[in-house]
Amino acid sequence: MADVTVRAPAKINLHLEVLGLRPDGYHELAMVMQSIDLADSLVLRASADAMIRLHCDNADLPTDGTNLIVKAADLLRSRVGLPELGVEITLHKRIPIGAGLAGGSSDGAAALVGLDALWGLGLGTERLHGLAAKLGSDMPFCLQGGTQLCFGRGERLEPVPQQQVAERAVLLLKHPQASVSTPWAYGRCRELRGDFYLESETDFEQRRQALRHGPLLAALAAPGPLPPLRNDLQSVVAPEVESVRSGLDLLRLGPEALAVAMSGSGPSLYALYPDLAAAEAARITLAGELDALGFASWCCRCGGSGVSLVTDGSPP
Ligand SMILES: C[C@](O)(CO)[C@H](O)COP(=O)(O)OP(=O)(O)OC[C@H]1O[C@@H](n2ccc(N)nc2=O)[C@H](O)[C@@H]1O
Ligand SMILES: Nc1ncnc2c1ncn2[C@@H]1O[C@H](COP(=O)(O)OP(=O)(O)OP(=O)(O)O)[C@@H](O)[C@H]1O
Repeated sequence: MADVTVRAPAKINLHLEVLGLRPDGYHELAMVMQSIDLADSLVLRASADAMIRLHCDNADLPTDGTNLIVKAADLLRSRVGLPELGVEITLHKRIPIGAGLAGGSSDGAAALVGLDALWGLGLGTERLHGLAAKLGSDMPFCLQGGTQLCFGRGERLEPVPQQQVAERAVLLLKHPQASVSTPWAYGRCRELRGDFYLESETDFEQRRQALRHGPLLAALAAPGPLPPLRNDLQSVVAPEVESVRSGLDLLRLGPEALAVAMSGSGPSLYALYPDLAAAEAARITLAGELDALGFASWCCRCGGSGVSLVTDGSPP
């Protein structure tokens, strides 16, 4: 079997609304998520020794059973009842770790898709969706990608057709020393909200309808500015993480952006621009301040897809 190469794109959250607390301890969410073309890549090679081996070019990332790639491979192998299946995976890491960009989730989704192909399991995306949801709330989105409304824990997806999403690009910032625990961010949100949570499914559905038919999706369909973006975790994280505050201020005061927000539970921040050239021009304008504040930065297109097999022989 020839090697299988898979791309694992990152995501940003265009809307992140915490609706309430679920009986399972997770939060009921209403989100809009968008793939971007900053991506990790995985090269998978079948092995005959029933081992799952992972190598990564970023030494900061564990390659043991805590890695979502290894977790995905283990879960898939046990689900199909073939413990003798083995694989050697090489991960080329480009997405900053623990940044709010679902890099780990996307790698896990890429492992599911790549192993389904490598091991010839023929499960397909629907069956893989259920496995992804077990591995993490963001992982189902990472499988599908594009622009999606995400409800439930984040695993209930409603695609926004690509023709209803105008071209845009992002200038993405992350401070190398900053990190945010996602469980902490949700727990802190709960503390600050007190009992101001919606409780009934009727209330949840009313908020979902408001997002489906609200100003954000209407604005996404056409070029131009967006309404102020909502991320309920941003108001929790910003007071506690200086680089989130300084990054948001810098992006707001810099060249006019279509919108500025934190992604996911942070600490990455982004500004949306009409296209890649505008994002790159903004990065050049802000280069002095970005260096002075120690930010790493990326310019990426808002992409149209999630995890994808690389079949054109392009380098991983
Ligand atoms: C912040 C986001 O990235 C926004 O896209 C996601 O909500 C988090 O997605 P994720 O990292 O895949 O989250 P998981 O790995 O499933 O959960 C990590 C932790 O985040 C909290 N969590 C996550 C999702 C959710 N709907 N409610 C939660 O309270 C829980 O404490 C959970 O133990
Ligand atoms: N392949 C992987 N790549 C990156 N992180 C991984 C991976 N496997 C496991 N992890 C662990 O998962 C944690 C969260 O990873 P991930 O990159 O998905 O979070 P994130 O970027 O904060 O995204 P989000 O907040 O949207 O979940 C990391 O801090 C890391 O410890």
